[in-house]
Amino acid sequence: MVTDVTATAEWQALREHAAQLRGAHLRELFAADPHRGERLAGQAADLYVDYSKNLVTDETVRLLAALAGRVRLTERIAAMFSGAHLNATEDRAVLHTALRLPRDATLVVDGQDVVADVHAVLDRMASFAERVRSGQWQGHTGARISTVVNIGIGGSDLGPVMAYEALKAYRDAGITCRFVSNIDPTDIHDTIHDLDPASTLFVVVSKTFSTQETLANARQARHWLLEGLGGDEAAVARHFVAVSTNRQRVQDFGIDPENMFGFWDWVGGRYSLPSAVGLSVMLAIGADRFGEMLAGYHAMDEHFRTTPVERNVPALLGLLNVWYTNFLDAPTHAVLPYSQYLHRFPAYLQQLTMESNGKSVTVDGTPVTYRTGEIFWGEPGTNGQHAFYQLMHQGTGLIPADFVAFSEPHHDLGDMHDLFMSNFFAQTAALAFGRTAEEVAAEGTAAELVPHKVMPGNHPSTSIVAPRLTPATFGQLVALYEHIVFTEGAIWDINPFDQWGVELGKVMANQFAPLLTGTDVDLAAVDSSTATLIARYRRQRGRD
Ligand SMILES: O=P(O)(O)OC[C@H]1O[C@H](O)[C@H](O)[C@@H](O)[C@@H]1O
Repeated sequence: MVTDVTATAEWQALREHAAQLRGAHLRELFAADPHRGERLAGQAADLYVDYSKNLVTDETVRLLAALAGRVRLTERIAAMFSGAHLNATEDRAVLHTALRLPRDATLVVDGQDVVADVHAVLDRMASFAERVRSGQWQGHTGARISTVVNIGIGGSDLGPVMAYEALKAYRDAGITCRFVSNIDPTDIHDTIHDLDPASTLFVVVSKTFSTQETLANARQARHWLLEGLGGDEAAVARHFVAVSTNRQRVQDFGIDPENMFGFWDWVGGRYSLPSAVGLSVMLAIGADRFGEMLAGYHAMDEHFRTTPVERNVPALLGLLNVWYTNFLDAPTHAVLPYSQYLHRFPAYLQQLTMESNGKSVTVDGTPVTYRTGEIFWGEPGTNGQHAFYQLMHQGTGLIPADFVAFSEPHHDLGDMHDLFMSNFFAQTAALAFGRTAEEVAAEGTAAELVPHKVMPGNHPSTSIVAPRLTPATFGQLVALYEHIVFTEGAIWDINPFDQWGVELGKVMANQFAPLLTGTDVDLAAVDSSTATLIARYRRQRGRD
């Protein structure tokens, strides 16, 4: 293993190559190579990925692939799929890919038949979902369940809500899902106040079952349910199920372990959507569609596991992200789904990418000497075009962007989808090629306005296009990004599977809570800024 990737000849070669490429413009790169747009593209399962509008040449790709070879990316991929304990700081395997293995696959890890375990839970989920969807599972008063409220946060919320929204067109049993995550009491209040407890099912999702937000929301939900149904504790069993790795804590909370769906410590929270964490999605779309989603994930997993780096789409996109982060100093990365159904995808990706790769020490604890992680952000097109694209087109920063779209609409209303897609094609072309001063002037633009209307171009983007947003292509898309994140983490030699950085804030919130509510509190031990803020808060709450 190399200790510092920046000390390798491969890294050095990329640095020199970046210096050579700095003056190049996408306009020239395309003009010099009529087949660039066909050649710098790849197919992974049903996703067509055009990376030709990136600031790269064939040489860049070759050098990036060499860097991947140097850090033994292929071997690392194999290690992940085989169940090696890549999450070293928690001594855990990293096996979210096992969640979507077909029933007839074999994988034994640490003496345990992982495939059998996964499918046993999937079968229980399917049978439960079928009972709820058919109305066989009844609430305490005998009413049919019509609303599912998913209570979770982080990976126990962002995946399910994003997938539910993405696959809304596949809802087929009249079940509506709502999602509560924030400990801000307005969230649970506004989410449930107009619901009928008799027909509401709560799915409490927490890997650890110790997350403050989720337990506080679940307690409120329980209180609301019992109040609404006359106080009979027996109602809880008909209206609460849990998804967790921690059976004991679920039981301690008062949920019958019979109503618990498990998963395993080798599934990271932000990778957990295809586990029982996706139960609310399965309740909405059914087990068959959920299975198609898992098959989609698996198709991308197989592509990632078996394709040489030069044609391996997630690996290439991960390497491109490293190229922009470390060699071209791009500060952020936009993700722009041209699909209203994917409106929560950027939020989901923020956890996936930033919680995974926001690390500043290598796997063995050595401080890194290079930038890691990327700041991911975005909004669906075309909305973003009328908001922040200005900065992408004419601002001073370099912002690589992923454009995601689907050829077939779910609702083909007049010419709207063609108009929508023409925006998708127009934006990547405008970003890449822009408009020169000569072109602007030739349109009769007043001389003093010309500099304002020049579009510099040379703004890179990747186009990711699937035939249609289905459970299968959706699964492929999510897995694509999981593996992009893995590739980046491998190059940076960091552990994308722990998240120690979120712990301190949690500990301190618990320490501060009594200072907000107690009497005669002593703020002397607290820093002067926080002490002043807390004192003001206490006064405004009438506590002092
Ligand atoms: O599923 P839970 O155990 O409740 O955790 C929910 C979330 O909170 C934690 O603080 C982590 O940062 C996330 O990775 C996790 O997804």
